[in-house]
Amino acid sequence: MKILSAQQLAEADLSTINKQQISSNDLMERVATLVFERLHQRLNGSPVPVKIFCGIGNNGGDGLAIARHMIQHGYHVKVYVTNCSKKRSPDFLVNYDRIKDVTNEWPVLLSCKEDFPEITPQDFIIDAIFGTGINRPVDGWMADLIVYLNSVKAFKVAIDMPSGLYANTAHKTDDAILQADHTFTFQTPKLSFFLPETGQYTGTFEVINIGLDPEYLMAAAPIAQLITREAAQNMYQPREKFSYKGDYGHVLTFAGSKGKMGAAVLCAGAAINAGAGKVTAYIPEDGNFIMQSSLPEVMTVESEGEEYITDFKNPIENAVLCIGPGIGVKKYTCSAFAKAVKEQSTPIVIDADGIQILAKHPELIKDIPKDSILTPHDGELKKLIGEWDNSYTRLEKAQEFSKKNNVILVLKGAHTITVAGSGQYVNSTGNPGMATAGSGDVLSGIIASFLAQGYDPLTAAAFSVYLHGASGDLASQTYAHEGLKASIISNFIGSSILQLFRNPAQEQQAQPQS
Ligand SMILES: NC(=O)C1=CN([C@@H]2O[C@H](COP(=O)(O)OP(=O)(O)OC[C@H]3O[C@@H](n4cnc5c(N)ncnc54)[C@H](OP(=O)(O)O)[C@@H]3O)[C@@H](O)[C@H]2O)[C@@H](O)CC1
Ligand SMILES: [K+]
Repeated sequence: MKILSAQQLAEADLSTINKQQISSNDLMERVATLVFERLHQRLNGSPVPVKIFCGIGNNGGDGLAIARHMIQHGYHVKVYVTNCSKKRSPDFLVNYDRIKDVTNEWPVLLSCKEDFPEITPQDFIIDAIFGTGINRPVDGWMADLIVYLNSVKAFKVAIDMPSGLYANTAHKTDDAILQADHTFTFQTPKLSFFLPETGQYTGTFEVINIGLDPEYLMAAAPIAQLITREAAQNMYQPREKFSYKGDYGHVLTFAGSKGKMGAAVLCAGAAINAGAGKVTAYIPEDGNFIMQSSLPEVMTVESEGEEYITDFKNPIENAVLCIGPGIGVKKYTCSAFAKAVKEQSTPIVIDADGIQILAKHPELIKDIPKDSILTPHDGELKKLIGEWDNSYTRLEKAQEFSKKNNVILVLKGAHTITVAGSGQYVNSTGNPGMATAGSGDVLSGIIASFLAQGYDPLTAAAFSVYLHGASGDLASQTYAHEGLKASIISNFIGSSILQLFRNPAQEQQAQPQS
């Protein structure tokens, strides 16, 4: 699913009005009806006191139109308008006028702190103060209003965006932003919903298809893509009936050291679990027993070093190298790393200590095959691209690095973002339980596995990140976030592939019964 900028959404709005030959108010009415339907489904006519806070732009217009529908359906609605300027949008004014048709209670105008209404925890708040038209930090009494709304316990639903939040630009840390419990956002999610500084403000969110001009949407170059279940389904390559293990590639892991053989086991195990035809683990001599007794499916080749990998003699032609988990950064391991990377001519996966070595020896970067995939967490990323001020500069710097070095970066986080040149692919799966030791080793093994199975590098990266998160989500239904560990995530890879193609009824059956 495309993630568009605020500016693109405004253009899509205009294009829709022109092509569908409707007025902008017709579009607002469509939007308000769709939101109302969803609210009505959940509230089901409940006599909950609803307080709707409206700005004076089109977001406020949406709020007024939603208020009209709710009043018409018997809800107890009180409308407040933030009277901060005389510059009201035409569609705000139309809907400000139309509310007269359904109630004698004129909206209350708010102009200062003293005007703020009392709010009880039982109230249901709808935030329609600012949407995508916000263009500067909210200040003065309007900022106080947002802070006030954040301080009350009532449930808050944001219309299109939590007020005060920018769709795709950086904030200062003290900006006033509404903390919503749920957000109904229109047509596409906004990039800020997925970034660590701002992602929490939406609460849960759902995207409402408001029928914007499909031609515009099709042609628009997205600022990022959200990798949804549907996107992942399209990436999946089913297996041929008449195929054999040689058709599904060979992964060569270069991982592990004394005390960190677990990283190698997790990485190689995930490569097998994700479907690689064969996996060979290149390991320090002392790790052989651990690897062979942990993973009977995996072959091993020993380095000369007993505790660390100290040398590299390529044991397999045409394997996909997955290098770095648990190898340490000792001098002789760095030399073996340099040799291994240099000998590859097709894309490889570099993770963990492999990235640390690259950061320490940037001269090695030129030896990485084009379209290789690096999977840094933020600590490792900083060593590669330097510090950043905010998530947007982090992405810009990652794009520069990706373009300059012809590599794909998988920026691990709550919403892992795969960066390939100017392309940014935001993952939609995963949960905080996956912040656990070895989770990254599993991810690098999965990516190498799909590379070996013939997926192109960008698809292998984005698809693996999706499945890794989906495996964690499935596993957490049985183990809770706290009980998740890397080997469990790995064991759920197959289930996450099955779940990609389950229909909703089958999905319910697959849930653990309470
Ligand atoms: N996209 C779509 O397809 C559709 C979009 N729709 C809806 O339209 C919304 C976008 O509407 P919008 O453009 O009128 O902007 P909105 O968010 O209401 O705010 C603008 C007002 O706020 C003001 N203002 C800005 N910053 C401020 C600040 N810090 N502090 C104080 N004031 C500030 C600004 O004033 P100015 O900058 O001119 O002083 C202006 O008056 C969108 O989110 C969605 O809800 C649907 O109805 C139909 C389909
Ligand atoms: K809003």
